[in-house]
Amino acid sequence: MQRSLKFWEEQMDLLAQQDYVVIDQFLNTEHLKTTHDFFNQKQAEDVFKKAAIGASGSEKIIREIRGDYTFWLDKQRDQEIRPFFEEMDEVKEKLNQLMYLSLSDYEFHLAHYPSDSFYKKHLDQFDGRRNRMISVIIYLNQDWKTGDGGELRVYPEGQNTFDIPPLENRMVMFRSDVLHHEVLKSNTSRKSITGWMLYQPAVLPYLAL
Ligand SMILES: O=C(O)CCC(=O)C(=O)O
Ligand SMILES: [Fe+2]
Repeated sequence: MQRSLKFWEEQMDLLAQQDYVVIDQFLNTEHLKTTHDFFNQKQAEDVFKKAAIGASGSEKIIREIRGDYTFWLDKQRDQEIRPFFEEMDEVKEKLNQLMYLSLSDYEFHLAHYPSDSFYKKHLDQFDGRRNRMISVIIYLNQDWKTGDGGELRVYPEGQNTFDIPPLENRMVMFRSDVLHHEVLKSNTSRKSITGWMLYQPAVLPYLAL
């Protein structure tokens, strides 16, 4: 969806001021449907894997921290959701243009939180993963209602903590390095596409040896 420069300027201003921004009705109807179909197809194929945490962590420890299952996307392979990647190209471009970031890539996965699962308070940037600059989530929960749980709880610096309901087609974007957040226990099956806009240090690989 081509959005106006004014629209993006407003969103990026909010992101700069609050460290997060919420954009509802993010995908158009056709692309939303394609994304749902793709998610359902991948679930049917049973390709989701238990999500990990950093480099280490036993199964039990991971379960106490996060209970989601993920499927990593591949822009070349997953042609069915090409429009989704085109949207992300636009977001990356606007972040570079309006927030003066030097993002060179992104990575996304489908995420499924089965009933009773959650993701404890954390930061998306951590040792070993310092190139995650902006976290992006698009929720795919049709008919989400109060009581379903699975809200995204955010802890903005110097402001009150608050909860963002994971409504269908809502996009949330936040600074991966500073915004602590958690996924409250979901009382139902919770779906999203989650990813990160990446900064590749401008260092040639051979210089980093
Ligand atoms: O799905 C969400 O609302 C947040 C997910 C999250 O924090 C993560 O995958 O790092
Ligand atoms: Fe996170």
